[in-house]
Amino acid sequence: MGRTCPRERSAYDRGVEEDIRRIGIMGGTFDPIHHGHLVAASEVADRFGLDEVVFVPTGQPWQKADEPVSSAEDRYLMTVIATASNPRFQVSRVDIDRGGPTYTVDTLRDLHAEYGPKVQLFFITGADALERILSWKDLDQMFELAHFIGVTRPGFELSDKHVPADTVTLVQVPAMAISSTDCRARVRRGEPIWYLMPDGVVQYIAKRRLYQQ
Ligand SMILES: Nc1ncnc2c1ncn2[C@@H]1O[C@H](COP(=O)(O)OP(=O)(O)OP(=O)(O)O)[C@@H](O)[C@H]1O
Ligand SMILES: O=C(O)c1ccc[n+]([C@@H]2O[C@H](COP(=O)([O-])O)[C@@H](O)[C@H]2O)c1
Repeated sequence: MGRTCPRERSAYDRGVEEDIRRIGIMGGTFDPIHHGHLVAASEVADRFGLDEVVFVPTGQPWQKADEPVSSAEDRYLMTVIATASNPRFQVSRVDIDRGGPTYTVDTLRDLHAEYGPKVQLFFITGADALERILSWKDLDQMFELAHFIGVTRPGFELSDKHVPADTVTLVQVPAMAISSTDCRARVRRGEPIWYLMPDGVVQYIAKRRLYQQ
C-alpha cells in the first residue's frame, strides 16, 4: 500500500482557511447500500475531520450497463434509510436528477456549484473502483475538483499506481467482506441479509420484493 497516515486532517489543514467546510463524497450504485459503504464513510470522516459525508447514488452507472440495476428511486430510498440515523451523513440526488450516464466529474462540478466556494471535497472510493479509475471520464478535470481517498476492501489490492501523484491518499478501514452483488445473490437464494446492512434496508428490500430473480 502507498502513502497512508492514521490521522490526515493536519496535512490537509495546512493553508486551508478555518471556515472552509470539508465534505466527503461517497459515490456508488448502492444496489443495495451495505455496511461496507457505511463503515468506509464513517472511518474516512473521522480520519479526515470531515464536516459531513454526502452519499451520491448513481443515475446510470455506465460501467455497469451490461448488468440489471434497480431503479434510481429504490436505490435512493435505501440510501436515505441507511444514513438517516447519522447527523453527519447526507444523501444527494444530483446524479439521479441530472439524467444520462453518471460521470464523477459532473458529480463534483454540481456539488461545488451547490456548496459554493468555501468547501473542500474528498471523494471516497474503494480499492476495486480505484483500480479502474483511469477509465473514468475527464480525469484531469476530475482530479482538480476533489482530493481522492482510496480505502481498503477485502479481496482487492489498494494501490495508488493508477493515479497521478498527490491526487489520492490511501486509508485502511475495518475489513467488511460485503458486496452488493453478494447481497443480491443471497436474496435470490432465500438466504439472510440481516446484519450485512441496516435493518431498515433489509425490510425495504423485502417490502419492495427486490432481487427476487
Ligand atoms: N465492503 C467494502 N469495503 C470498502 N469499500 C467498499 C465496499 N463495498 C463497496 N465499496 C466501495 O463503495 C463504492 C460504491 O460501491 P458499489 O455501490 O458499487 O457497491 P459494491 O458492493 O461494489 O456493488 P457491486 O457488488 O454491485 O459491484 C465503491 O467505491 C466501492 O469500491
Ligand atoms: O466518472 C466516471 O467515468 C465513472 C466511472 C465509473 C464509476 N464512477 C463512479 O464511481 C462510484 C462507484 O461506482 P460503482 O459503479 O462502483 O458503484 C460512483 O460514484 C460512480 O459514479 C465514475
